[in-house]
Amino acid sequence: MAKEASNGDNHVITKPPPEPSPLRKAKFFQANMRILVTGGAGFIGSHLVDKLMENEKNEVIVVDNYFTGSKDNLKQWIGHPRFELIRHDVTEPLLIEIYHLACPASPIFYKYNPVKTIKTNVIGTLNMLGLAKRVGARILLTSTSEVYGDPLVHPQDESYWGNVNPIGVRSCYDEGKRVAETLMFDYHRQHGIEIRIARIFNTYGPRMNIDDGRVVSNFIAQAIRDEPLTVQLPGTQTRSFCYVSDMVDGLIGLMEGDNTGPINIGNPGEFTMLELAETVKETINPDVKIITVENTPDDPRQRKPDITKAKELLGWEPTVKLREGLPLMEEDFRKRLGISRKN
Ligand SMILES: NC(=O)c1ccc[n+]([C@@H]2O[C@H](COP(=O)([O-])OP(=O)(O)OC[C@H]3O[C@@H](n4cnc5c(N)ncnc54)[C@H](O)[C@@H]3O)[C@@H](O)[C@H]2O)c1
Ligand SMILES: O=C(O)[C@H]1O[C@H](OP(=O)(O)OP(=O)(O)OC[C@H]2O[C@@H](n3ccc(=O)[nH]c3=O)[C@H](O)[C@@H]2O)[C@H](O)[C@@H](O)[C@@H]1O
Repeated sequence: MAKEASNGDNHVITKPPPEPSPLRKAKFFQANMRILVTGGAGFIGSHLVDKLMENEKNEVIVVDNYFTGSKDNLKQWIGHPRFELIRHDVTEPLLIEIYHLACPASPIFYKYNPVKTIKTNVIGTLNMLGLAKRVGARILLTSTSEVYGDPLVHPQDESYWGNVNPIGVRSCYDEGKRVAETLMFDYHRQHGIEIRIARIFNTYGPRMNIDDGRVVSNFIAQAIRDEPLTVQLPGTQTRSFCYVSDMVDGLIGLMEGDNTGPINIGNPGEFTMLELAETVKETINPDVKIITVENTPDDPRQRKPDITKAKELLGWEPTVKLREGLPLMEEDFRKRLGISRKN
């Protein structure tokens, strides 16, 4: 049962959870053969590519430096979802770095198909580590502050082993990421794979799915649409929000440096969900209501990164404050929703 935070009126939130993107069922997401064709922009190579592309199970990656070949030979495939083109001279080693981000991140979506989520974390990471081993690539895993579960240590530093429910509704994600970290270190110790592990704390910014279900995107979309901001009970739980440009700088710094991690990447500015709602109300729509709604099981009660390691080892720290980041996200959401600011 949802209730009005300010005056105690009762509200029931009946809106169903959002559906995942229908594109996920598209054919090219099934187990296809990935085929690398070097010289694929040349005479024979481009005809080979045409033939390979006729088979819908094939995904083709062309590597070419266009010395005698041409992009024109491949123009019918550029932009095709089963086709990729890499400009590269094969006399140079094809050094590859893998940023392994693939995994639903919003609790609504990772709980939508928990078996798929844990498969994505475990089998997905295993497959990407297999690829890294075969091609000698460095691989970075985007792990999460959720490996600390409902933390008993505050703020969380990387030496904390966490307080995670192994059989709860969030376990597909947080235990999945913990296994992913284990796999990363096992491949590192056993096969010498160069690994990097970032433990990301709540990150927000433009391009988040509008109906993603995470708190910042929810509150901003609600404020723009004049809908009440849904603070999940008790509202005193805390999170620390990092703007996406800071996050990307941290991830690249980690990939390019010498430290395996795990390293916390996040903004230590900590807010209760009620404080976040008040801040969104103040910056985006002072007329909007704030209501409380039921929470979901195992919601962590507090979360704040200790970023000493990131500062010392990467020379990184966040620069964008919440009050600066929210309007940047608001602008993007208004554009996509087609709702301009009232004067
Ligand atoms: N944003 C955050 O606050 C946050 C915090 C901690 C960790 N992370 C991690 O960072 C990464 C990116 O998060 P995000 O916020 O951009 O989430 P997102 O959901 O916007 O992006 C995840 C992407 O992975 C793709 N994906 C999911 N399952 C896949 C699969 N089986 N195969 C291939 N692609 C798949 C999705 O389609 C999507 O494009 C995730 O690994 C997430 O766990 C994010
Ligand atoms: O940063 C992290 O490490 C993890 O954080 C998030 O998980 P969570 O913090 O639960 O994210 P939200 O769904 O945004 O919830 C944050 C808080 O806001 C509250 N909330 C959420 C949505 C809402 O409408 N209202 C609301 O009050 C939730 O109860 C929770 O306490 C991400 O979604 C995970 O992918 C990520 O790994």
